[in-house]
Amino acid sequence: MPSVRRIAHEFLERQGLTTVFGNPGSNELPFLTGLPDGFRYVLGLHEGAVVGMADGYAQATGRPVLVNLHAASGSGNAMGALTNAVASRTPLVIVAGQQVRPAIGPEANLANVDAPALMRPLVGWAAEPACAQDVPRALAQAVFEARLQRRPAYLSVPYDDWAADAGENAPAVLDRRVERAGVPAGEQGRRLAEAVAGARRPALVLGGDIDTAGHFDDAVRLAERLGGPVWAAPSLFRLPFPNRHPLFRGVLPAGIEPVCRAFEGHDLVLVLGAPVFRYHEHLPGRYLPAGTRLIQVTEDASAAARAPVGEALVADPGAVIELLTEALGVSGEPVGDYRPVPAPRSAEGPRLHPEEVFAALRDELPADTVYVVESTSTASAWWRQMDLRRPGSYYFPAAGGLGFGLPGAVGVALGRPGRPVVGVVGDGSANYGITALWTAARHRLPLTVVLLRNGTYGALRWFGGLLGVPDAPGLDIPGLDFTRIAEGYGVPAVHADGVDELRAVLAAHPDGPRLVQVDTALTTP
Ligand SMILES: Cc1ncc(Cn2c(C)c(CCOP(=O)(O)OP(=O)(O)O)sc2=O)c(N)n1
Ligand SMILES: [Ca+2]
Repeated sequence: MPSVRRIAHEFLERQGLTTVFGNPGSNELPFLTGLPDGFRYVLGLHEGAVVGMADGYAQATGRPVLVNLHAASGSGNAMGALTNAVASRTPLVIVAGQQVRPAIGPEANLANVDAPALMRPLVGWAAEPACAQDVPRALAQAVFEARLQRRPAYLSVPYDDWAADAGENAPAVLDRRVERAGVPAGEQGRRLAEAVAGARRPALVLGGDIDTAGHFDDAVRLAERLGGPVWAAPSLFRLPFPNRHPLFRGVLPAGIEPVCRAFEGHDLVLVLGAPVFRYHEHLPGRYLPAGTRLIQVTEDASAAARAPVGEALVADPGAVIELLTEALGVSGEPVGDYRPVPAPRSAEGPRLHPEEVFAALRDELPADTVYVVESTSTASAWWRQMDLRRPGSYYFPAAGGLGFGLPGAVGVALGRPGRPVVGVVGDGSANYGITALWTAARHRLPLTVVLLRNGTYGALRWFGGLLGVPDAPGLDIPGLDFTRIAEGYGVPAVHADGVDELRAVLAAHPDGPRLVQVDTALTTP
């Protein structure tokens, strides 16, 4: 009979999970041996970088991705990066090594005590099979759970299971297919179309799921038929709509009261592919203005269940966009021109204003560039200067957990080799995933990293003011030189003094990874 390992490898191959992001320990080696041709192992030097890269790759390819981590210490290191993957609903399949079965109870070294419980708050499904013969089925369940829930799944496997005989039923798992249909049928669809068609002043709120699921252009068609304003949902991790489109009103502020204010005068707010809402700073108030009806459409049943206000339909937002676009017919009104970009603000003294940096990116890089951004005090500068008109153009850590930026950019560059990829990272954030630079060098990825050095945790300075605690300690990070750090990981780097030098560096096409550091002035988010 075939071994558990052989069935597991074959199942993963049939499901297309042949790129493995990992950092191995002894527990993992019996799974990793004998990987069939066609499998690719991408080594990260820290589990935070491993999960960040896998998250970027999975979002870029739109497929579940296999992650292999080392027992408790490796799984624990991955938790921070997992908060982002959970929030961006990324289907990661995490297989972690466990001590051999007889050694788990006595808690021998490298025993991952109660492994599923360690991860449960952060994954949609976690398990450790009760016997070796259940490993192939449990692995299949992990893949299907991740795909259906669009949430990481976690499987802990004792390392003596892999060589065990899989048993006569194990091959049955190889042919399994599990899918979800999400089109609202009959009455549900009719009721929704009626509500939207009957609205006097409808508004659209689009979540990152619209871009991850490939509905960016469909959303533009629907919006132009509705003719009302379009916002991106708060705490945005993917751009779902062209940010200079005449109907686009920007990213909703992440506070209850300002969101309510934005909806003033709209009798219907249709939220597609987002939770209601991922608020951040605590700005209390009414959730909705009087007379405003909110209808949320999401595949995420728990997001629908936990929303504090409005109606929700658990369905495929893409199918709903199609249904509504059909029902609304062709719009009469021309929507006007894309909004022009303003001249970038400049800063006092030698430092660049972030708007000057972003204007340089916009002007010097190809229009189809993909940006992976983790710079937390420059969001308003970013949206004021950028002109992103294509799907898959913008990634941001979905739960605000730092450490996604650099690894995510590496993962996206691996997953979308056809488009230029640029990481835009703050001098604080860069430290949480810095080891990904080594992987970028290893794979000679044509990745540009723009490092904004303002010598402080800028966003926290702003929050300190907002919370009335401007004197909190631990907010300054002077003296970091990422050109030397990058060189140490094998990535050529340069410090650009001034915007002309920055533009000249950006204008040169990269044939491998490069980092360009600029000193920037502190701005507010
Ligand atoms: C893993 C992790 N640790 C700490 C934080 C807290 N944090 C921190 C430390 C920020 C400062 C980031 O500094 P930066 O240099 O990357 O960007 P800005 O200077 O533009 O804010 S923003 C923020 O929420 C976090 N979000 N995630
Ligand atoms: Ca900073």
